Amino acid sequence: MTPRHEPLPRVVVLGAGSWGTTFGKILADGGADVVMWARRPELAHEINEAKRNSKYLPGINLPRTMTATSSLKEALDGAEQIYLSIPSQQVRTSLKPLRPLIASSDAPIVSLMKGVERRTGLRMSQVIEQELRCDPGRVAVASGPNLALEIAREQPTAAVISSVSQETADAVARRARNTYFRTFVNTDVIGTEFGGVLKNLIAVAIGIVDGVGYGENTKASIVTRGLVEMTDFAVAQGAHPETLQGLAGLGDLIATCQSPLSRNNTAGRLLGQGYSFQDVVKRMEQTAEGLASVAPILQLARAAGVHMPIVEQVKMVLDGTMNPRDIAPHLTTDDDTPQGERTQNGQAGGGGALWRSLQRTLDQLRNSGRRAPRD
Ligand SMILES: NC(=O)c1ccc[n+]([C@@H]2O[C@H](COP(=O)([O-])OP(=O)(O)OC[C@H]3O[C@@H](n4cnc5c(N)ncnc54)[C@H](O)[C@@H]3O)[C@@H](O)[C@H]2O)c1
Ligand SMILES: O=P(O)(O)OC[C@H](O)CO
Repeated sequence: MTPRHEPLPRVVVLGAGSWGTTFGKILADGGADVVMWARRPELAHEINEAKRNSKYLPGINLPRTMTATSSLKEALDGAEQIYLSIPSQQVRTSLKPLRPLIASSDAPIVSLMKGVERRTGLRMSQVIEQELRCDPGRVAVASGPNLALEIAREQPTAAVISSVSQETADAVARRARNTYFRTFVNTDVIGTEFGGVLKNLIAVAIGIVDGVGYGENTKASIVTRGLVEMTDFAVAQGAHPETLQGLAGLGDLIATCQSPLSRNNTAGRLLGQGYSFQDVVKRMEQTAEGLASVAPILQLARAAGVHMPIVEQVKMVLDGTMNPRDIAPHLTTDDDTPQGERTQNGQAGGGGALWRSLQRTLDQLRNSGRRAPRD
C-alpha cells in the first residue's frame, strides 16, 4: 500500500519582490505549501514554470512547493497564514480588495514591511488593522537582519516575530523557520516595527557619508548615535528599550549599515556622491523605504519631543538644503556646550528613553488606575 501523506500547510505571500519571494522560499523550505501572489501574470508564470524570479532574485532556484498566481482570490483560498510584502506606501490600497476575500478567515496576517505610511505616520500593522478591520491579536510583524539575497542563498540568520498575541507570534514563528532562518518571538510590536523603520534612516545616513568618502570612524559614530536616536524615538512611542538592543534594532542596524546589498544604504551612497533626490529615486529599481519614512518619522519625533539630529540631517540632504559633506560634524548637537555621552538608558544626562518610559508608565498608572499597556 502506498503511504498516505498529510497535505502541507498552505500559506500565501502577497507581493513577489525580493523580500516576498525570499520569504516564500523560507516558508517553503520550512515545510509549507507556498502560494505567491504577483501583480504581473508574467512573473507568476516565471515562478511556476522556471522556479525563478529573475528580476528580484537572479540565480536563485525556488523550491518546488512554491507556486504563484496573479489572482488574489485563488491565492488566498485555504491559506492558513497570510504574509504581506508590498512597498509601505502601496499597502493601504492593496489591502482594499483583500477585505471581502478574508471575511470568513481567521488566518494570522503578517507584515514583512519596514516602512511607515507617509500620509498618516502609521506603522504597517496599524494600517492592516484599519483596512482589514481586524483584531490586533491577529496581526504579526517580522523583522531583523534580513537582507533578502543573502537569505535566498541560504546564509543563516535570525528574525523576530512580534504580535500583541503571544499565541499568534508563536504560530507564525513555528511556521516561518527552517535550517537557515531562526525566529524568536516577542510582544513588543511597536519596538519591533520601529526598529525596522528607523534603521533604514540611519542606513541612508551611512550611505551618504560613504558616498562622500568618509571612513569607519564617521560610520561607527553614526551607527552608535543612531541607535540612541532609534531607542529614544521608539520608547517615546511606547516600545520597550530592550527590543532596540535586539535583532529588530541593533541586529538590523548593523546588517543594513554594513551591506552594499541594502537599498537604503545604496540610496544614501548616491546622495553622498552628489545625485539629487529625484535622480536617486529614478535610479533605484527596488524599494528603499527610508526615503519615504523620513518626513513622517520626524513629524512623530517632534510631536513627542524627541531629538533626532542624524535623521534631521538626512532629511536636509534629501531636500537639498545640506551638503552631504556636512552631515557628520553635527552628529549629536549644534550646541557649543560639551555634552555627556548619553546612551540608551539615560546615563550621563538623566533624560534617557528608559527614564521617560518609566515616567509615562507611572503617569498612566496614576491617572487611570489601569494596567500600563506593554505595547
Ligand atoms: N529586500 C529585502 O532585503 C527586505 C528585507 C526585509 C524587509 N524588506 C521590506 O519588505 C518590503 C517589500 O520590499 P521588497 O524588498 O520586496 O521590495 P521590492 O521592490 O523588491 O518588491 C516590491 C514588490 O511589490 C510589488 N508592488 C509594488 N506596488 C504594488 C501594489 N500596489 N500592489 C501589489 N504589489 C505591488 C512590486 O511589483 C514588487 O514585486 C519593504 O517594506 C522592505 O522594507 C525588504
Ligand atoms: O535593502 P534594505 O535597505 O531595504 O534592507 C533590507 C533589510 O531590511 C535588511 O534587514
